[in-house]
Amino acid sequence: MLKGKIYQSLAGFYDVHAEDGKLYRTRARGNFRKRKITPLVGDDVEFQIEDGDKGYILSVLPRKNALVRPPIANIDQAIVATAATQPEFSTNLLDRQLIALEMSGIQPVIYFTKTDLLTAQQREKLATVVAGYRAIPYDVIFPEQAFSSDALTELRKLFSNKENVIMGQTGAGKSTLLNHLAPDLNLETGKISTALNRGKHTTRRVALLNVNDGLIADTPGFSSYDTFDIDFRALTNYFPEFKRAGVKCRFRGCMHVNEPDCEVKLEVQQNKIMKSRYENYLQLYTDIKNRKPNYKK
Ligand SMILES: Nc1nc2c(ncn2[C@@H]2O[C@H](COP(=O)(O)OP(=O)(O)OP(=O)(O)O)[C@@H](O)[C@H]2O)c(=O)[nH]1
Ligand SMILES: [Zn+2]
Repeated sequence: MLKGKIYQSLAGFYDVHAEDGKLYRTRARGNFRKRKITPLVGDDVEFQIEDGDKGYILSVLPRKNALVRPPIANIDQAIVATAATQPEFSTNLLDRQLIALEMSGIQPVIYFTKTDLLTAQQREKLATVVAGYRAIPYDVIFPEQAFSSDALTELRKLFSNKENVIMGQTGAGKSTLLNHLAPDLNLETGKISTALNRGKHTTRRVALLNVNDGLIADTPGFSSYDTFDIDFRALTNYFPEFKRAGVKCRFRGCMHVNEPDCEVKLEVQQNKIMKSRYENYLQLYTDIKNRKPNYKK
């Protein structure tokens, strides 16, 4: 039996980088399947060699965290590729991704793509939004010119010694961003990068790549969302700036909705907390609170 990490998943096969330095193509066969655990890219697994470089997975080792969209496990940091335009920038979409990451304990980095398509006026408007996210604080890369060497250097620095994932809406520019980092990828990924096969503008598989002493996963884009499987009272915990301000609310357990002397509401009025973040919070809070219970569970 060998241990290894799943680097790529496609059509029921899992490519595992094993401790012995070799790459194995495996299938899932262990009894974990009965427990409805699906192996994910990023999973550490135990597997049995069956025939040369083929094998089957016996067990999935405990996960640090896992995301549904994109499907990946044991990630430290997520680069949220966010189109500055085309498609239209939406704080709602971005905030939903940030909440999902906070829920999984994954560090977000916001990377704005397509900044070359902005007019000076649009750029100025977006710069205010960027400042708002930096104040939360989140790392935000907002390139002067799309894929400027400064922006790429900043991003590469953030990669190192971590397991990263590039996520974002379909067409946000995830693959394009990775292609700009490709000189490194070609040098360091070897057969894994040659095994990567992208459709035109559409990434089909999830795969981990070696970049600057770190790992990065390219993932398919999404165009819809899962609902958050949480109690509405927990939502505030996934807004770092609400958590910070919330200690000053009059009531412990303040939901920042109708309560008097709420520091979060005060800071929204004072423009210390972004209005859009608060509005997105209220919308999600109401959605989750009014959601019908899921009886299937
Ligand atoms: N002008 C401009 N176009 C860009 C930029 N980034 C991406 N694009 C274009 O946007 C389109 C979508 O880019 P992709 O990199 O395929 O997007 P993706 O996020 O990987 O998409 P999926 O694989 O479907 O999830 C392509 O036509 C790119 O050439 C950018 O910074 N500037
Ligand atoms: Zn409050």
